[in-house]
Amino acid sequence: MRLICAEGKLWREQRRFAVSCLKNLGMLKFGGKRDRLEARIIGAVDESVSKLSVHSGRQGVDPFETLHHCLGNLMNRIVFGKDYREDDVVWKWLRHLQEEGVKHIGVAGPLNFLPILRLLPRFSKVFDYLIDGKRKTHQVYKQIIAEHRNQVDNGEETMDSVLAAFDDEMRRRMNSDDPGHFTEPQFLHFLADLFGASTDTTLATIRWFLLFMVAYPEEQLRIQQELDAVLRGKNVSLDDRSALPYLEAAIAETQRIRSVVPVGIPHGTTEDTLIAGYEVPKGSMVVPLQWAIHMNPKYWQDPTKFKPERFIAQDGSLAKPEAFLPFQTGKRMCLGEDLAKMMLFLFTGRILQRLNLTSPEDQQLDLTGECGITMTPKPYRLIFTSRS
Ligand code: HEM
Repeated sequence: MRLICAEGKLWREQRRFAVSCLKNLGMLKFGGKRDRLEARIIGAVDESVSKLSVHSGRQGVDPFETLHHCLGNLMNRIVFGKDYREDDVVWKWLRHLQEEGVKHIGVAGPLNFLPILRLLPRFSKVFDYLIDGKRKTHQVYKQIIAEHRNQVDNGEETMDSVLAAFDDEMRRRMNSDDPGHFTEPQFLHFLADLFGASTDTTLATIRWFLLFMVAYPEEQLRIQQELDAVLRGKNVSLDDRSALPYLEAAIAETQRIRSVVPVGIPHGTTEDTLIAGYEVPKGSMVVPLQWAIHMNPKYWQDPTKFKPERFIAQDGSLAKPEAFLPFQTGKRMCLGEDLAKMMLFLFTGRILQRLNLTSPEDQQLDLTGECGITMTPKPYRLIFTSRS
């Protein structure tokens, strides 16, 4: 079951379906659907900005909770067709579970190589926690699906979402001679994979971006100057992407210097092959080390320095170096790349357009991360001051 861990026919069918769902929901370059998705994202960004701008005190605030709620709720709308109040008990619990789950999956990583480790208490405890979390999350999803079906049966209006599309496809397939893998258990895994893969990665990238903006205030200023000169007071929108190459370059540089999926997702070889002179037999597990590529001095001069300039081509446009692979490459590469880029651009652009970011005086900035399945910044506080 699932999508991220699936193979063969199941994976091909479910991946194709996921991509078509996201396109239908607006993951496109232009058009009315794209505009509707943009409006959804802007709703979440504006909520974040207004919540963050309240925090201009000398102590500052960790933007994590606000961003987790706003971005998570945006993905709730896209994936489940539902949103929650920030203090909703179920939503608070789901957020907590995700935060802990992401750390624990990192601890459980060595089990991929040595399954016997699951017998050790440290690993068996984590394993049980993950299984229990999955079971409880699926209970919540079942309830959301039931609510959706009730609304449909009562002729009530529902939000466009991945959940609604999967449910429709399931009904359609049930009456055809090709049911495929559109089953109730796959439904739950599919929703979990899309929500999980999208929220944690995008949230971690935005948190790294804000932290680097404070660590490199001259870069923050340069982006704001670009925003002011190009937009002249108009709010950032997706149509401005090509006119704001420095903002795009700073996002790319954040994704390079802090790969949020530093160890990549393990893959398997489908035939015997030779990599850099090493014979790798068919059926081996291959782990693509993104961190090693993004920090390799062969491809990047001064790799430990935050330099958005390296993504600016000679003609001033955004450069696309070959060794830049935050979404990986090939058949299994991230299927949500375009949606992620829309969210990253609108969140970072609108936050910097409206707010100045500084660090409280008593805080020593720490740019090292914590590694679970994703690499996230350690907790930090920022002071957000309105620019108007
Ligand atoms: C900054 C944000 C994101 C980053 C850095 C990121 C990165 C990645 C990476 C490195 C992979 C593994 C690719 C491979 O194994 O070759 C992946 C897979 C995946 N991503 Fe993303 N991702 C992001 C956002 C999203 C979003 C917004 C969605 C969906 C809405 C998404 C859905 C997926 C799915 C479903 C897969 C599995 C694809 C497959 O196995 O065929 N991701 N992502």
